[in-house]
Amino acid sequence: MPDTRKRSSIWLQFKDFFFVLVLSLSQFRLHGSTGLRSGSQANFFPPLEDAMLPSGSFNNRMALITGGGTGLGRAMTATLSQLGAQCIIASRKLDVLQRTAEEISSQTGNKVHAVQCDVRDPQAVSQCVDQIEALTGLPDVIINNAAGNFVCPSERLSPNAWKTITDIVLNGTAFVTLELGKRLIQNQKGASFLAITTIYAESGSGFVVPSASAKAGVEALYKSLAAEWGRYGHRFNIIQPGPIRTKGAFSRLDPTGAFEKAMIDRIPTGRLGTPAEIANLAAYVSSNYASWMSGAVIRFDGGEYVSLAGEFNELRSVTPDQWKLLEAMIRKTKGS
Ligand SMILES: CC/C=C\C/C=C\CC/C=C/C=C/C(=O)SCCNC(=O)CCNC(=O)[C@H](O)C(C)(C)COP(=O)(O)OP(=O)(O)OC[C@H]1O[C@@H](n2cnc3c(N)ncnc32)[C@H](O)[C@@H]1OP(=O)(O)O
Ligand SMILES: NC(=O)C1=CN([C@@H]2O[C@H](COP(=O)(O)OP(=O)(O)OC[C@H]3O[C@@H](n4cnc5c(N)ncnc54)[C@H](OP(=O)(O)O)[C@@H]3O)[C@@H](O)[C@H]2O)C=CC1
Repeated sequence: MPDTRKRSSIWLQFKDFFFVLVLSLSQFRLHGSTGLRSGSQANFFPPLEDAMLPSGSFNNRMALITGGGTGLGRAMTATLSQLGAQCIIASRKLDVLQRTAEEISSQTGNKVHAVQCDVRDPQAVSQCVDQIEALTGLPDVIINNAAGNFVCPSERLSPNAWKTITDIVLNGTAFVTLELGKRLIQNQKGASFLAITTIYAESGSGFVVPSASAKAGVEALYKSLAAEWGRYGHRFNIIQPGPIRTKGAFSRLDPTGAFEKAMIDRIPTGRLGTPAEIANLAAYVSSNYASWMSGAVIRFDGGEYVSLAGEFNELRSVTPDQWKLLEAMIRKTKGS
């Protein structure tokens, strides 16, 4: 390679490295290395971490949580297990599942089973349900939580990238739901189905287009089945979380941490959600206390969605003195 081209290629690599370094350092300075960053208004909205429902609420109940080995699925499993459920967690990485299952079982005293399953593969899903039937019988609670996602400009997406995300999120949820739904119907047993989507399933969002499309499909699936399968004793509900720090989500959606501050600044409650908070909500929706709830779409985002939606919400940054001036200007228009 000629010297000038070599030099410019080294400079380009250095520029990329420098970009990431500056983003990471600014993140470290703003948020500390691990801290949950909050605006001061977050003081009004402290998260509660303990289980909300009475203990024993899930005694003698079986719960399947897909993606239950990590992040939000793990938190939901811990809460259901603490409340008395026998849980089954299913995903691709058996070692991760087994570690989580042992940790939760040893804390709650209730058995957590780990079953390997790639939800993209309908045959694997069917075998997984065979295994579940043998271990615990058909579940009373099904939480479709497994997902795949990454930020990417749509013009950079390959067909396989599109297929991978939509297969995990939409087809995976459909395969699990249909396989269990059919077997439960055959056995005349009702169940609570819950899908975890997100707030942009409703609005759409650039840079996560396969995920947005698939999550919207999941919502259509669950609303449709809520109408069709009530007669078999099934309830279908949806939780749309806003941002909650997990390694899986944040490493793929904000790998440098550069966007977190802006995101928190636009959340009216001034902070991220916590895994324990969504676990309490999922437990309530899946419990018999919510037996009249079906077809519901519950937004759980600290107010982020409405904050993003209103065109005048940025006026929050106008100071009282500036308001005096603005008001005077507006009042002057009277009669014009
Ligand atoms: C400040 C903002 C921060 C946070 C915001 C928070 C909240 C807002 C709302 C959030 C919603 C969150 C929704 C979520 O779903 S988060 C869940 C995230 N968790 C996971 O994704 C876990 C599982 N993920 C994975 O296993 C992988 O990431 C993957 C890619 C989904 C699947 O792995 P698999 O091994 O099956 O696939 P690959 O063979 O690696 O890839 C398949 C295909 O995709 C292409 N690909 C992969 N990564 C990228 C990328 N980053 N950009 C572009 N393309 C990518 C890959 O190249 C393959 O395509 P081909 O090359 O074969 O064409
Ligand atoms: N954290 C957040 O801010 C938000 C999260 N959500 C949603 O919450 C849910 C949980 O996300 P979160 O906990 O943050 O992220 P994680 O990455 O921790 O969870 C995703 C889980 O899905 C599993 N999974 C991925 N692909 C497959 C597959 N093909 N078959 C079976 N399981 C699979 C993973 O396990 P494995 O790798 O072993 O397969 C993993 O346990 C997702 O539905 C996500 O869309 C929505 C809004 C915000």
